[in-house]
Amino acid sequence: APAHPLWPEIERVTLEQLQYARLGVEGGVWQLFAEDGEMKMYKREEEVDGLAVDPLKAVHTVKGVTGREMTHYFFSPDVRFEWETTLEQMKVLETIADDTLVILQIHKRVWPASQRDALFWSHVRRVPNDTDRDAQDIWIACNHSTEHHEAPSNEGKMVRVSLTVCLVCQTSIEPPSDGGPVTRDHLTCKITYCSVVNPGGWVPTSALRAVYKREYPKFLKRFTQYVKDRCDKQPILF
Ligand SMILES: O=S(=O)(CCO)c1ccc(-c2ccc(C3CCCC3)c([C@@H]3C[C@@H]3c3ccccn3)c2)cc1
Repeated sequence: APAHPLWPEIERVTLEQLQYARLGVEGGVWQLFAEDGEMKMYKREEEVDGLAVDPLKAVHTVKGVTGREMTHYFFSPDVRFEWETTLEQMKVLETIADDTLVILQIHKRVWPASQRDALFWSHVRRVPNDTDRDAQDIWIACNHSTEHHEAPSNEGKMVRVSLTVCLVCQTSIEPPSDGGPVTRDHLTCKITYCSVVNPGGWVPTSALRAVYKREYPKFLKRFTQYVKDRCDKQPILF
């Protein structure tokens, strides 16, 4: 493994997030708050120091793409402005490896909150599926807040959110019965998106929960449609 000071944390958090995502929405602790076709969004209402930090878990099934393609476009900074509508600025502060970056994002002001930024490492990896032989490998992308010497400390200016986010994708292939080639019509990608965002500074709880309710479904719907459009008519990346 690459010798970078962040690497042990990246390894630990990525694998923890994988397990957390694979727990699904069992246990009755998750409250369904949005549904759109195959997409189901759940939340838990939690407060930290009086701030709403509601963990979110979304499950979705997308036809015609692979988990590698889905996590690739989620990870890639080059295309982020094409699907992330709440982004104002983004800077890759460090390229730790071709699958691991440190990113500073400035988000648009979301009334009534003041403007925020987010500083996090971003990692994408294939997790070999050691259980089910004929299943495809799992892909995970994970974003987790970090410190970085190159990020402004924002004295008195921008509020910094802290976040842990993961996108876990499992592809399945229903091969054509006539033994023909596998095309995108035979692909199904099961997605679990998890996020915990601490706003980092006071936002009225009811207003913040309204923002969550509006922004998260819009974000996941727009992102997954973006990937479908990008992959359409392109060679399949398994
Ligand atoms: O999955 S990602 O890594 C994709 C890369 O961008 C990611 C997702 C979400 C955020 C995020 C950052 C700030 C805020 C709030 C907190 C107080 C005021 C702004 C929110 C609120 C929840 C709402 C929200 C949800 C989805 C998209 C944008 N807005 C979300 C950041 C990164």
